Order: sequence, then structure tokens, then C-alpha cells
Amino acid sequence: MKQIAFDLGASSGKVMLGEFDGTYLTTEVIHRFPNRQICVSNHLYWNFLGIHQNLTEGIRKGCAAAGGTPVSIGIDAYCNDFGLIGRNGDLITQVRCYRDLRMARNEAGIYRIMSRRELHFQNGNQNALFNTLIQLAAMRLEGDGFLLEQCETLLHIPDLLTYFLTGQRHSEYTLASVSQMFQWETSNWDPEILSRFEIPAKLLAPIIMPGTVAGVMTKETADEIGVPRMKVTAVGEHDTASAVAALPTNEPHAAYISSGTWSLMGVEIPEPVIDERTYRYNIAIEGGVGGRYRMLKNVMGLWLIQECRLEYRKMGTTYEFAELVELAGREKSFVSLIDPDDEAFYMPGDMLRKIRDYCIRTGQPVPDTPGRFIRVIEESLALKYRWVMETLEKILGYRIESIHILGGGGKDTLLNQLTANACGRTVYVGPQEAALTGNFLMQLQAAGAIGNLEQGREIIARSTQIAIYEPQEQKAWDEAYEYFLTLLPLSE
Ligand SMILES: C[C@H](O)[C@H](O)[C@@H](O)C(=O)CO
Repeated sequence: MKQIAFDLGASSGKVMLGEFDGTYLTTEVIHRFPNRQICVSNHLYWNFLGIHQNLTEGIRKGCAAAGGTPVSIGIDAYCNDFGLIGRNGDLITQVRCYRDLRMARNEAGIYRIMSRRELHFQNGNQNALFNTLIQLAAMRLEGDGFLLEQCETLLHIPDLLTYFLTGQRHSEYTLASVSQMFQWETSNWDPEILSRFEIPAKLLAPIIMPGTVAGVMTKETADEIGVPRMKVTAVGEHDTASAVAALPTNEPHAAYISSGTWSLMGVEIPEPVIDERTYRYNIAIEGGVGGRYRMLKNVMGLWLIQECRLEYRKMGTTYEFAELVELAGREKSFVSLIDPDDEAFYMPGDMLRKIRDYCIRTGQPVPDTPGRFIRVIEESLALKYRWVMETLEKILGYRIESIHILGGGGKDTLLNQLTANACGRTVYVGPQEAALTGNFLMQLQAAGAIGNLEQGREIIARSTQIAIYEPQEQKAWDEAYEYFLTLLPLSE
């Protein structure tokens, strides 16, 4: 049984062909392309049409490589960003990037409508300016609310791509669950939030669960692409949900780090936990596949390195990611540390200066070579993971036994080892194409090839090479952690 999976990250997209023979899942990347937010007159956008073109290109290549019609295709991407469909079925708005400044410009006004606290207790989502709700509120406050009245449907990126393939308008559950407009009790849109923020309920599409069929490619689209018509399956369309689905274990006390542009560190829980501590530490409760919930914290992640790389490229030197990691590996430990989630690091641009300024502000030596900058970032990320792990342990009341690094960030072998050292836990790395792998699992479930997530995870454990890192140098890391804690804001 062959399937196509499409995964869009904030720095790249990929299409994979997967084949399940009843025991093993084998996968092959058949198309990849770069992705990045585009700044025009101080607004940040995604090149949605380019993304769509790469999807169709990937489907064409996938069908050719499959040597027949694949059973289905599944689409996942980062969350929150959306397009609005007008009365004629067209895409009316550009797809903005979640880092766009319009939310920061309107922050005070937005949280006057409903406070951060009230919002968190309403559905447990993290308070973040990138949430769909906050983007919509900013649109209204900047005078674009008429679009919400006039347009027919809001669709998140994977749902938007599915719509252009099938003509069907749905809101996939895992994406809806992180929009800050979802209600757990009814598994539907939250009428209280919609009314307070004046979001017309008709704008939001019916919710569809992962592992079900979202539609069939229209004849026109199939002809346009030049492929046979095939099913589009709703997978865990939030890439993090798909990545977590691909955990190669059924161990209940394992933590995961979905590692890419962001590092999403968390655990799976059987029921949402929303309390003073999840509010205080801004821990998110998000919907997962297989009836699970994802309790996690966003850590700034490899974005910091991606942005440094870009700075070096602008200055005339192109470093491969692995090259930077190798340079960092040769540097001395714990010269300077940063809080990776300091708000200074959120927006694109000028990352080297921002790190330099942070070190000056906190009285630490200023890094002056690529290796030193990356060392600072990697050690700081590893220490932030420890803070997240300990915070989750306190809230959940159990010890996290192991950490699984999922996604492309697992290629960073230095960070894998530093994570084991900082957290004092065995770190398991893989699958590196976790979102795509989890995407395949939900397609297999929809096709009836697997019965449940546990079974799917056993298949992944059999089919994937998992690298193992054991903790080292515990005493030095404990000391560094003591200092690191002094850098965190008081609420942490
Ligand atoms: C804003 C981020 O995209 C989001 O929190 C994260 O969950 C994600 O989707 C990572 O790709």
C-alpha cells in the first residue's frame, strides 16, 4: 500500500512516498523545497501559491515514483496561519506569517477583550501572539474586520491546500485545537470566545478528525496536475501532532521534543490539565491523534541557528547547518548562556547582534566566532529543555523517564548529546522525518491497514533506526543549570 505525505515547515517543505507491507513502513523523500516568511513593507507573508505549486509538483513526482495510483495523500504544516475564502471560492487574503507584527501592535487591545488568564482557563491553549484567534483580533482592531463578515470560510494552511485539491472545506481537529477558539467539552468551536471577539461562526468550517477521509481530488485538479484522482486523508494536520504520533514507543512517561524551527517539548496525557501552573508557565494543551492530548511548551528552537546562518550568508559566508554544529562542538562549554525564549529573539533578522546584546545586558562574555555563537545557543536550548522537563514533572507528579527527539532537529548530534547531559535522561533520536511518518500512520488508519495508534507506533519502532544518547558530565551541567535559572524571567 503506497501513500503520499506532504509536510510544510517554516524553513522547508517535503513530499514523501511511503509503502507499508503489513510489517514495515518504508519511506522515500521525492520532493523538497525551501520555505521562509517574506517581508513586504514590514508585513510578513508566506508564499502560499509557491507552496501549492510544490504540493502539486510533489504529487506528480509521487505518482510517477509509485508506479500506480497511491491510496491517498495527507497534508500537515505548522499551525495557526490561514487564508480566507470569498464568496466565489477564491483565496481572498494573502496568508500572513504568525510572526507578523500586527498582533504585537494590538496586544493591549486584544487582551482587553479577554485577559490572558481567562483565555487560558477557557481552553488551555498557550498565550501566544501567533494564535489564530489573536491574528483575527488584530485584523479587527486594524480595521480589516469587514473581511471576517464578507468572507465565507477561514482555512488553516493544510485545510486550504486540501480545499484546493478536493473542493471540500473542513477544519482538521488538531489544527482547530490550537487556534485558541476550540472548546474541549463539545469538540467544536467555542461560542463564548467567538462572540467576545466578534468572529462570525459561519467563518469556521466543520471539524474533521484525523484518520478520516477529507475528500477526493476533483477531476479538474487531477487533470491540471496530470495524475489520477486520489483520496485526501485528514491526518494530524498540525505538524507537531503528526510528529508526536510518530513516537517510536508506547511508554507513557516518555517526553518528546518535536525539533525543527520550534522545539515543542511535552508529553502525551489522557485528559486536558488546565490549572494555575499551566497558566503561569504558559504550558499548552493541544489535541493529539488517537484521542490523546499534547501537553507541551514552545521553545524557540533551531530558529536561533537558522537566523544566525542567514546573517553569516548575508555577510558572505555560507555555512551548512552541520558545519556550524561541528564548529560549536569544538568550543569550550558554558562561556555564556541565553534564555532562548527571550522576546528579543522572536522576530526575524539581526540574530547575532541580538545574542551579543543579550550577553552584554546579562554581563557575560560576548561570543565572537560562529562556533561560539552556536555553542551558546545549543547549551541554552538544552538547559531550557531541562527547565521544561522539570516543570512538566512538577505539574504531572511523575518522573519523565526518557526523552524522544522527533524531526529534522535530530540531525544535530551535538544538541542531542547536550540534551541528554542537561536533562540527565537517556535521549532517543528518531524518526527524523517524524511529521511525515505520523502523517502516514493516520493515512494507514484511514485505509484500515492499522487499528490504532499503539499498533502504528510499534510499526515505527520496527521500521526506524533510533540513535541513543546517554547523559554525561552531570555535575558541570547541574552547576550551569543553577546559573541558567537566574536568567529566566521571575514567573519561570
Ligand atoms: C507557531 C508554531 O508554528 C507552533 O507553535 C508550532 O506548534 C508549530 O506548528 C511548529 O511547526
